[in-house]
Amino acid sequence: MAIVLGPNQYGKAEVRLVHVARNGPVHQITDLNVSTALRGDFAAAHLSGDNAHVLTTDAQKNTVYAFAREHGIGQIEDFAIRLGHHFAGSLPGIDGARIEIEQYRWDRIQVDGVPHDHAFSRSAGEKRTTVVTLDRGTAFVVSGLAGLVLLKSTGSEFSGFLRDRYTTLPETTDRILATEVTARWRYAQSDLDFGRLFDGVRTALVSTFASLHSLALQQTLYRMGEAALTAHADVAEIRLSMPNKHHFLVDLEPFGLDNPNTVYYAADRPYGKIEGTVLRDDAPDPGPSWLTLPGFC
Ligand SMILES: O=c1[nH]c(=O)c2[nH]c(=O)[nH]c2[nH]1
Repeated sequence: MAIVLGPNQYGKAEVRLVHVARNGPVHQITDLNVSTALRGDFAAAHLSGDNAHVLTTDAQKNTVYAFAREHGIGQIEDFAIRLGHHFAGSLPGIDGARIEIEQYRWDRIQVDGVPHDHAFSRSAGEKRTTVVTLDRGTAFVVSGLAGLVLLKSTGSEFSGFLRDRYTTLPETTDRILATEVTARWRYAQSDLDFGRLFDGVRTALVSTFASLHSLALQQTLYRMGEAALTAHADVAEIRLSMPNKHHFLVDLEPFGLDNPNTVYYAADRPYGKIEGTVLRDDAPDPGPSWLTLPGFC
């Protein structure tokens, strides 16, 4: 029996980077959380403390800031691909990299209906994400979003489900449907108009949630994924995690009141957790795209 070193990677996690593009008086702000991870031959560092092939995590952090200054940022996928190629291509002993970026949304403040040049308000919660994996010169791009909270006050029912001795849930033909979408989708290639595609996938998800008459959150999830893939040939696969944010009708009978789908209790837990993948049957090989990405089936 021998004990050996298994898969490993290392990098700087959660480098907070804010970039202000000052092209004249109207500024653009990009607010990111960047994590880097390098893969390669780091056996000596782990086995004997020989750091000759270790690019410090401090240097990785510095590179993120320097690249923002030297090249700007643009779309987060393009920034991640640039960083990944740099780490995985230019240094000995490093043959792979994974760059993970979260982008926080800022909206330009309107003053008396006029967009302000340099003042912004942060839109709560929602993040745009990307994970770019560089593997022997090829970039695998998985983009997504998190914290997208959606609700419809009708147009959702849930009935006809399996019943056993513990089933008490009443069937309903009219309920609130609410969820907080986490989505990750894999692009079929890495040379794309990522900003346009992000907007397009987000629109497909949101508009399908709104317009589909839902028979179950599972059906809504599938149809949202299907709409994203139908609209965008460059999206090979999408994985969705959608908690069912239950809204229960409050029993007002003790007070002599009816409740015609008007007064609800918004429960925060427990919640149903509906997760699924929608993909093309001829999707290209994902390679290491999903490696180390937790939280999806
Ligand atoms: O859309 C739903 N899917 C379920 O699987 C489920 N289970 C449950 O209790 N309510 C719901 N709603």
